[in-house]
Amino acid sequence: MTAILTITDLKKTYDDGFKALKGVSLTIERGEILALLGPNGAGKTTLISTICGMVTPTSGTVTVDGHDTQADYRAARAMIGLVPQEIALQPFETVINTVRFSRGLFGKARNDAHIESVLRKLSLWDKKDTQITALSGGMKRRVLIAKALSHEPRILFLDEPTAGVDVALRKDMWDTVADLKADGVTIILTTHYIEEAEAIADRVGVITHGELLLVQDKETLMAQMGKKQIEVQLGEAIKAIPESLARFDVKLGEGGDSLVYTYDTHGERTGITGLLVALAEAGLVLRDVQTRQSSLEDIFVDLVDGEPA
Ligand SMILES: Nc1ncnc2c1ncn2[C@@H]1O[C@H](COP(=O)(O)OP(=O)(O)OP(=O)(O)O)[C@@H](O)[C@H]1O
Repeated sequence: MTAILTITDLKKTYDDGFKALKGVSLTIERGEILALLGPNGAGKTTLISTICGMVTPTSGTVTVDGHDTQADYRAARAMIGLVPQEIALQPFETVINTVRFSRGLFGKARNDAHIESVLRKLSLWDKKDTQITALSGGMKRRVLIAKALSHEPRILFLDEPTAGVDVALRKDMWDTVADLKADGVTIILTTHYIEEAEAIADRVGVITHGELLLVQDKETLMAQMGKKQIEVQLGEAIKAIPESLARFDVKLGEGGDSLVYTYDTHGERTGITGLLVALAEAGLVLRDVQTRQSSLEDIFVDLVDGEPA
């Protein structure tokens, strides 16, 4: 794979002195799906807007397929489709005219075959003559995607594509994204839904306070998620963990009446059986046993909480 987007030490300080991006560097490969996760105000929209040329960076560079977004703005922008967070469409315009008009804005010649193929792919073809105002919220979001694809971009930015969308439509949207990827479109999406990143991303980036904390292959993150904990409630509180349990990664819970054992679900052996035997041999009485999975959400919250403001 080769890089389609290269971001180098991108910084943005707004006029009021707020540092929204503090030096972001990132390379995105052709045809991949990258999910950017981050809390409100982390800088996701600023990053996307800077790449798309709507916000001027304070310093740093962005190149799209070799075109610098500042020196060679038009060529760079033509490669990009942007699906914004807010639904802003002309209510009384028809679907097909909305999408056609968008293509025209990029100075591209009319191409009805392309518009038809985009509308069909997004299951909007039978709604092509419907006015925007008569569409459901989910359909309007599809029109936003169709608009963004109207000028045949190679990179598509989706800024919170499924915010406020119901579960069925969200899955539908994920299928649409998978289809676009199959067509060779590179996709960068921001999301607050961690399960969305899990479902569709190849890589996950975590951004907070204007800094990219990590960018990692999703499978690797999933492996980190594989950590589980088992919590054993004891019949009676103990003061210290018995010597015979020293070989297990167990910690005594607050109050001394529980033990927490962390294990790796991807490991060949979890060690649970051995632990339970050792507990019985140590004469400990178990009142209850619970398991907990540390999710990508836990990892994300830990990462974000650990950051100084
Ligand atoms: N024009 C502006 N002037 C000053 N500060 C701004 C401006 N635009 C955004 N900000 C600030 O920059 C920070 C990053 O905002 P941004 O919209 O990029 O975050 P985000 O990660 O997209 O958040 P959300 O998840 O809420 O959409 C916020 O603290 C915001 O208040």
